[in-house]
Amino acid sequence: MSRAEASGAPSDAGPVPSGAEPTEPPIVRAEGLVKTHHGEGAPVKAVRGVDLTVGRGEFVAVTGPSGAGKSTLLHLLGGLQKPDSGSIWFDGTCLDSYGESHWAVLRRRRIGIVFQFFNLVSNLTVADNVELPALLAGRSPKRARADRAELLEELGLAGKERSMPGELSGGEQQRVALARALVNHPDLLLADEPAGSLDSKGTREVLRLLSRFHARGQTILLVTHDARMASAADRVISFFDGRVVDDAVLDTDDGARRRGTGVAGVLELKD
Ligand SMILES: Nc1ncnc2c1ncn2[C@@H]1O[C@H](COP(=O)(O)OP(=O)(O)OP(=O)(O)O)[C@@H](O)[C@H]1O
Repeated sequence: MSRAEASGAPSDAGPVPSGAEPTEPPIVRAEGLVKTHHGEGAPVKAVRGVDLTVGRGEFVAVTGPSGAGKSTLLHLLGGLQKPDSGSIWFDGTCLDSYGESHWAVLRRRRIGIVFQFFNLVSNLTVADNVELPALLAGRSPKRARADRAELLEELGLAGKERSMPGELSGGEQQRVALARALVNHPDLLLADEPAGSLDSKGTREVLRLLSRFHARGQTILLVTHDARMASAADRVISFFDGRVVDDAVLDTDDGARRRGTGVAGVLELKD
């Protein structure tokens, strides 16, 4: 069964012409995304026409000043908010017609998300927080337990299975959140300021873990205003006033290669 079939969604990929190499679609493609928030005051145009492609295995950081619209963009890509206009494709499947329940199934099976404030279920143990998404995705209890045990061991949390989230440090809670996000081996990990409420030791730890999972092929989209975190990625998208203003692939030798998808020139970003 293909991944598209596994997600319960029809694939848009047409037949492969004979003689042509089948090419894998990007994990995410977005075109013309627009989102305005209607809160208490005047409407806020948070995302103002964004085109974006994230390839399989990429580690992309979206960076920019506070209020630039980074989190809104991540929420749109994870289906947590609906764009006013524009389209999103996930692994070649257009999600325009997806409602909340369809998005929930897609997230459960193929998209892991970590947030700044962990969002663990406070009255469940560490073990249950990590096993729950595996069970909801249809894993057997035995397999969910085994996957949970392996991840917690890997994330340095062996022995904490019976702890409640409130008994853990911020860094430990974020590692549990990472385990929960990764337990179903998602095609895409979305991380929204995952070190935003951690001290420098916790920040280093999260950075190290993201880099380790990326080295094994995990596709990651990280939202951060922290330049040090962004530099762990292999591509940095600068976001300003709801738009992509720069998109650079980081080279280890000579700094950055521009992809040419943003406006010319690099903006000095203030935070
Ligand atoms: N639910 C909402 N209702 C009203 N306005 C919102 C909402 N969410 C975000 N905004 C506004 O939209 C703009 C973009 O917010 P967003 O959180 O996406 O930016 P950001 O770049 O992630 O900022 P930060 O780094 O401070 O989190 C801001 O002006 C914010 O106040």
